[in-house]
Amino acid sequence: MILGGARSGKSAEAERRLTRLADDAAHGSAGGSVDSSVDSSVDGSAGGALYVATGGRREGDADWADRVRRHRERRPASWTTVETTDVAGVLRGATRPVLVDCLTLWLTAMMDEVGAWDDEAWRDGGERELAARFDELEAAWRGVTTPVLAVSNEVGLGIVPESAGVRRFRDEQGRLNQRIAAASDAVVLMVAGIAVAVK
Ligand SMILES: Nc1nc2c(ncn2[C@@H]2O[C@H](COP(=O)(O)OP(=O)(O)OP(=O)(O)O)[C@@H](O)[C@H]2O)c(=O)[nH]1
Repeated sequence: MILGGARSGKSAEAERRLTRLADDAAHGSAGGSVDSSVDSSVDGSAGGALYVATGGRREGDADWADRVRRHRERRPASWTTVETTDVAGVLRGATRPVLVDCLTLWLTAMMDEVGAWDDEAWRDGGERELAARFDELEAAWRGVTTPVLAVSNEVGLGIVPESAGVRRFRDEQGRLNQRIAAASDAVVLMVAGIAVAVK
């Protein structure tokens, strides 16, 4: 798990690590089991890796399109990109090393889907539904047999947000980070482009 603030170098660090894992897997020395005879519909690139982008397309946002373009340009051609928020589904079907970029955008999408920004919708089942999605993600994370990396934001270090919905997002991000960190073999915190070992 790779944690950090905005532009701390999380994605680049994750990509470096994924490149090593994919190379190891291609040469048969990965930590996890990698069955090259299995070809899944979502990650069928032989010897490559799977990059899971959870942020969606954001039609009409030129700045976002530019960020995504720069990411795509720097990714090796052997990697397969999947744009989805069904991270648990991807992990359950994974047969190659995977990078999930990132859990913060995944959480944002889940909060949208369950109506977690709104106090009433939150009380009216949103909280329960979000907890179920966390359970599903954690189970898939713990059950995956290929090497997996996830990027997530350390969002709680600033001021207390004014609105209840954003405070909820901050708190849920903290909870999600704790759960995935507890379920991970290794955790690093990116500080100004430098990876600090946390676990
Ligand atoms: N939809 C989509 N999103 C992508 C793709 N490639 C990268 N992204 C997203 O771009 C986001 C990263 O944007 P950046 O602005 O570089 O990241 P940052 O978190 O501010 O900075 P760093 O800590 O340096 O990684 C990731 O969360 C990805 O989800 C892609 O092919 N499609």
